[in-house]
Amino acid sequence: MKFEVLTIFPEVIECYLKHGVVGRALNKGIAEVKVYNLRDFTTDRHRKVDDYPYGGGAGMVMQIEPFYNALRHIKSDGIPRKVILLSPQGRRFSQRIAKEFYKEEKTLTLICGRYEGIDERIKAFVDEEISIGDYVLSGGELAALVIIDSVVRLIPGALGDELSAEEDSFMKGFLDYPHYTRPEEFEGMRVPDILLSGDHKKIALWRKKEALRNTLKNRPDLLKNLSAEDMKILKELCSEINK
Ligand SMILES: COc1ccccc1CNc1ccc(C(N)=O)cn1
Repeated sequence: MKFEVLTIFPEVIECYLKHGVVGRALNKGIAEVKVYNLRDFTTDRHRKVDDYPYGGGAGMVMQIEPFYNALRHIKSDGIPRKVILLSPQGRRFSQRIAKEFYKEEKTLTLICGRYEGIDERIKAFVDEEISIGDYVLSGGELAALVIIDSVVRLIPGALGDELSAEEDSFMKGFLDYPHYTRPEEFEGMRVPDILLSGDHKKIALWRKKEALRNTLKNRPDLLKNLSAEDMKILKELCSEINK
């Protein structure tokens, strides 16, 4: 899986790519990220990337030319890619979209805006506009890293233990179950006995029930098209809660 990032702060992207799952995946060569500094695609002495907005108003707008020059340079290899603009106006990103991007296997070219945004004419060169949530950030870089991280985790071999990709609860559409590790007791709080029992069937059932409990509490909107088995567990849960 290949990613390309267009940004005026390449170091913001590069420092994140040195660590953890993404860092290892890049070292293993199962993913590749190329970061382009927009200022390298300017033509003036001051390497300007923004200018005053037509129509007045506060703030600055990023100019189209550096983006256009960078995209023309990148696209000259003729490889198919999906050009994504990160912005608060975009389609809402989710695990489902991460899987969609992974399966499409196209290079993802991520455009990071700063200031008040980018000249609207950038849309002529963008395939998709994506938002990671309903909030305004100082730049698209964090959103680009969210997309890179969530998609890289889906590549076989990216996570040490293959199972944990599948096991990721969002992969199943629910919130996660509680996790515990040593010590067995901390400040009077004990690890649930079931997890010390070694009975893997019971543990799996407990985890599914706790995932449903968390989902019911915080994201009931995710509780749709449940399997008969999950529905049975949920009913059990509801009768417990309503005791
Ligand atoms: C005013 O900022 C912009 C305006 C337009 C484009 C890009 C930016 C850069 N900022 C971003 C980017 C993405 C998200 C998100 N929710 O995905 C939030 N902020």
